Amino acid sequence: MEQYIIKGGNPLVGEVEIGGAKNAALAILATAIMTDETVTIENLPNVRDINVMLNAIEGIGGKVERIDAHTVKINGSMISDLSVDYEYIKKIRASYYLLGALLGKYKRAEVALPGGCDIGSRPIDLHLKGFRALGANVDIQHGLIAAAAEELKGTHIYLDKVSVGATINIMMAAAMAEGKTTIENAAKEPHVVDVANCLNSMGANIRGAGTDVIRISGVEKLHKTEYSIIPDQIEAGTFMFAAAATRGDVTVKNVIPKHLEATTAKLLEIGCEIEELDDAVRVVASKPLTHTQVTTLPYPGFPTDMQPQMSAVLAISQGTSTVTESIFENRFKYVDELTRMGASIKVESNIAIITGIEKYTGARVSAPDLRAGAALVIAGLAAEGITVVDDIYYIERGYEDFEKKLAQLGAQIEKVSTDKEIQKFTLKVS
Ligand SMILES: CC(=O)N[C@H]1[C@@H](OP(=O)(O)OP(=O)(O)OC[C@H]2O[C@@H](n3ccc(=O)[nH]c3=O)[C@H](O)[C@@H]2O)O[C@H](CO)[C@@H](O)[C@@H]1O
Ligand SMILES: C=C(OP(=O)(O)O)C(=O)O
Repeated sequence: MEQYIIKGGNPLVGEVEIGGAKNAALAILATAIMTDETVTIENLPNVRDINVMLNAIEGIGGKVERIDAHTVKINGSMISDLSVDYEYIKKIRASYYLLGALLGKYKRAEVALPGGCDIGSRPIDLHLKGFRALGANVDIQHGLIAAAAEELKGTHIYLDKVSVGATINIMMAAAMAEGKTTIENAAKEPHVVDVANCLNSMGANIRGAGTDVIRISGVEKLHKTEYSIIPDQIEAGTFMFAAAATRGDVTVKNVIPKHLEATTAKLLEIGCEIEELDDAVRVVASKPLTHTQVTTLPYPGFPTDMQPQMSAVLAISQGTSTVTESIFENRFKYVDELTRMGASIKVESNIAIITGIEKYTGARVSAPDLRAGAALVIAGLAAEGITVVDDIYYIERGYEDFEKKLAQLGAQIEKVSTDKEIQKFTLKVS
């Protein structure tokens, strides 16, 4: 099992390149199989979830040609199997996009119920409600979701809750339905817009993505495209919070600053200076940081995927902060781990009440999920002494070369897998 070992205390300084958005890329890989022509996808992050998705596409007969670490060509003309096994997708959430893609193209799909981070109960009733409204019969049996339709017919769908996954999934199926579909109370996340843009470049007719009403006119066929994924706002925000926690000066490059506005606003509130450039954001944390209140909300609100990283910074900011998690019911599992590093955090229902301490002290901790793992690394970077973060495979689901990018900014961090390597690192940094 691999771990990160970190000697904290170095301010992060310099520039870091942000990769493509994992959560946009996962959906866009699924859209690529909706045509029989070859789709080229660029700026793909080279992370575990993406590789799981590519294997699942190969598993059903799609052709995947890896051009380089960040580019693939996908051809879905030879798809022979409309059933996606649990084996491929148990580790990822976005496997559910194969349901929308296959149902749209072939009017039939069977996909195992999705995995992903254990951050709450995560039902998919809204996805299924959408498919049913489009005319599909949907059944869950033996852990498989089976959806089939004679034909899909455009309709009016109101989502009872704002859901990124349901919005994208329904949009994909409706793109190849007969007639017009309207999705109301749609999610407005940048990756919803990215998937709509990709589908439109394949010949779909989708309007309004990025607002809460999406209108889709179904088309019979989609065609080839070359599409480049948008930058990952969550990876970018993670480095911005790491800069803040270590009192550093970091420029995150290759970002869309508008997508980072909620993060930027909170960093300004706690006392960081922010400089926005065309495709970069610089975070300078030269003054003592102070408390604030934050509530996670659908975009353009503060992202739930950034909540643990923000808490890691607030735990070493002066005063009492509150962090309210309004999207998932179990996204505070990192709190016990931060407590082991000295944090003073009390969780009451969906609110974390954080009393700022002066400093973390290094400890051995375990990543309970992807973003919580990133938060523990941030804490380790700011801590006095050595921190070992176990279970980093969660972190590798969504961060490419995390330790290398941090080391380039001056962090003392290594990926290790044996006690001997831990001892060697400890000797080197002491
Ligand atoms: C692979 C991917 O892109 N994952 C992201 C996606 O997850 P995911 O698509 O699972 O999250 P949703 O936006 O769907 O979930 C939002 C809320 O709606 C609820 N809900 C959702 C679907 C449904 O059918 N019924 C229902 O009740 C969920 O339990 C949650 O409370 O968006 C989340 C919210 O931005 C992010 O944290 C995840 O990183
Ligand atoms: C929670 C996340 O991913 P998933 O929905 O795939 O579990 C995430 O990206 O933070």
